[in-house]
Amino acid sequence: MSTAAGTPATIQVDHLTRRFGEHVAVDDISFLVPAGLMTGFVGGNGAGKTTTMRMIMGVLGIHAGQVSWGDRPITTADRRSIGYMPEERGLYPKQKVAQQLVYLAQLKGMDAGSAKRVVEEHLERLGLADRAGDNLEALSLGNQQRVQIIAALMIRPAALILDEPFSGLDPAAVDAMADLLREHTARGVPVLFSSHQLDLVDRLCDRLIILSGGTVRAQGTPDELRGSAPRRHRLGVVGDAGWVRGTPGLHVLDVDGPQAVVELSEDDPAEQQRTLDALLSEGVRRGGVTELTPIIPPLSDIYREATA
Ligand SMILES: Nc1ncnc2c1ncn2[C@@H]1O[C@H](COP(=O)(O)OP(=O)(O)OP(=O)(O)O)[C@@H](O)[C@H]1O
Repeated sequence: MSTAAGTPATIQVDHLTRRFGEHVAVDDISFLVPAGLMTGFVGGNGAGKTTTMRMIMGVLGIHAGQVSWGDRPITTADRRSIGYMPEERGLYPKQKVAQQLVYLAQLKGMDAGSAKRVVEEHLERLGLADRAGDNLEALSLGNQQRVQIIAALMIRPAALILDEPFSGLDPAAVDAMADLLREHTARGVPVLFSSHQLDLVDRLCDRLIILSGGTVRAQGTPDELRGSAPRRHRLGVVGDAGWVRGTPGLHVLDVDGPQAVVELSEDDPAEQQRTLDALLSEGVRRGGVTELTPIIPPLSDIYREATA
């Protein structure tokens, strides 16, 4: 049986391509946005994130490749069931906050009573209950952003595609938003959100897609991406650590008195372990080892290396 419209399902992007004139903005990219997981979409300015999201949503034509919903090509009905926060936003500045949200919810098929209830609930959750009667333009930019988020989330979406949803939000709003998103993933909804805030992506997402120049440079869970990064260790010894420079199987990145930062140059885990054992015994032989700790790279390092 094929996946029903309006039921959360994995979104699959296969060999998607988009050109603008001669410029290939998105170049044969493939990835999954799995049901029930938060997927972070990162990449520098012009990497192709917005263009990809627009193609998923069908607001921009696809030049090659396809988007699937579960086990079949995505349809207009599927797209209608997705909560989408576009880069260009799109609410009305001169209309009252609650009024336009209720109107939008009704456009998406909710009856007036339910629309009013979900809007009130979401305004409360995002700390905007007292702004319900204000025109959107009277709110600060961060609060306008919260309203845009509500517009995407309030319709009990079957998926969420969010272009920079966290930009401009204060830490309390980020937390409220993250909690809301987790409630959606808990009922199986796939979430794809783009962001330039790597610390936030690291904290929130289950999976990550790194885009550069219109191509996918890396994808996986943050731990998988860290696992494929070079394995570095901090070494502390008694005396000067300069002797590590001659150790086979190691790149020495830094030596500062009794401290050194080293990178294992072999790929084979058994070889790596042998190198670490040799390093340890040589350190002990020379007077003692005070530290040999793996360095867990921050996501910003993984990102830099993937997009270099
Ligand atoms: N309508 C358009 N006409 C021409 N070129 C476009 C159009 N939309 C996007 N592009 C180009 O496609 C490339 C990808 O842009 P896109 O907006 O998808 O990047 P992005 O990753 O979302 O960047 P940012 O982080 O700055 O929002 C860029 O080189 C951009 O100039």
